[in-house]
Amino acid sequence: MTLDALKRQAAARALEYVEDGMRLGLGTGSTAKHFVELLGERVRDGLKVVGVPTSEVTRADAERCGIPLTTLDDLDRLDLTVDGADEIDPDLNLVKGGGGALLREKIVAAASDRMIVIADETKWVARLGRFPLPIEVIPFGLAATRRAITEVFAKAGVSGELVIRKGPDGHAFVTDGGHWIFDAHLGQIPDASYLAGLLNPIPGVVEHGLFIGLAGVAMLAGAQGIRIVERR
Ligand SMILES: O=C[C@H](O)[C@H](O)[C@H](O)COP(=O)(O)O
Repeated sequence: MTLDALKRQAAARALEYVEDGMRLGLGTGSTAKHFVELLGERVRDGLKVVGVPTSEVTRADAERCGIPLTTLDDLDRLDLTVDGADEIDPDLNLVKGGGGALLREKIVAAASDRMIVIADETKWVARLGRFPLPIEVIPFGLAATRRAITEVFAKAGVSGELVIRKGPDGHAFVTDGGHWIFDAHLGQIPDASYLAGLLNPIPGVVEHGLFIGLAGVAMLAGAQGIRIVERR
């Protein structure tokens, strides 16, 4: 079975948790896109839900699929967010942002009563950090922000190259919020929670891709079927 087929299976399993009347956070990426498409089929069959997209790409996909959309300005809380991840560890801490949507994804996940992360098994890791950690930054004062990030890396016992992400045109990739992204090639992150806490207060850092304590359940699709992991 292809990775894409596994992603669709994980998305289909998450759909079983969706109930009529729910307010849903709609994730971003190739796995979350399957969820949006499958949800769209249910909506066309009469399911009543409303969604908050985590990116402009997902907004366009959801509109195309006929899913009614709203914003966090019009809703206090969401019942459930379903999103993909770049890495998932046994505590269900995540690395996200490979697609550049980490800021809106984290805002939406934090506003949700529950987050289900959907993925193929290749995203499961014993320890986060193999996937380069996305750090969304303000372009102003970039060198100062880079120095501050490097300092907290040393404090957290990690190191690695910080590379400004480029778009297909060769220029800096610009997020939906108008920011840039450093991809931090760390290899491994011994204490992701500690590193997240050190990155948060850096003035030029808008957000980072460490999602600590946000996911409650992971649905991991592999050759043997779907493994469901609940946060300990
Ligand atoms: O910014 C992108 C998101 O965090 C994605 O959820 C993440 O990169 C996983 O994407 P995919 O399902 O395409 O592997």
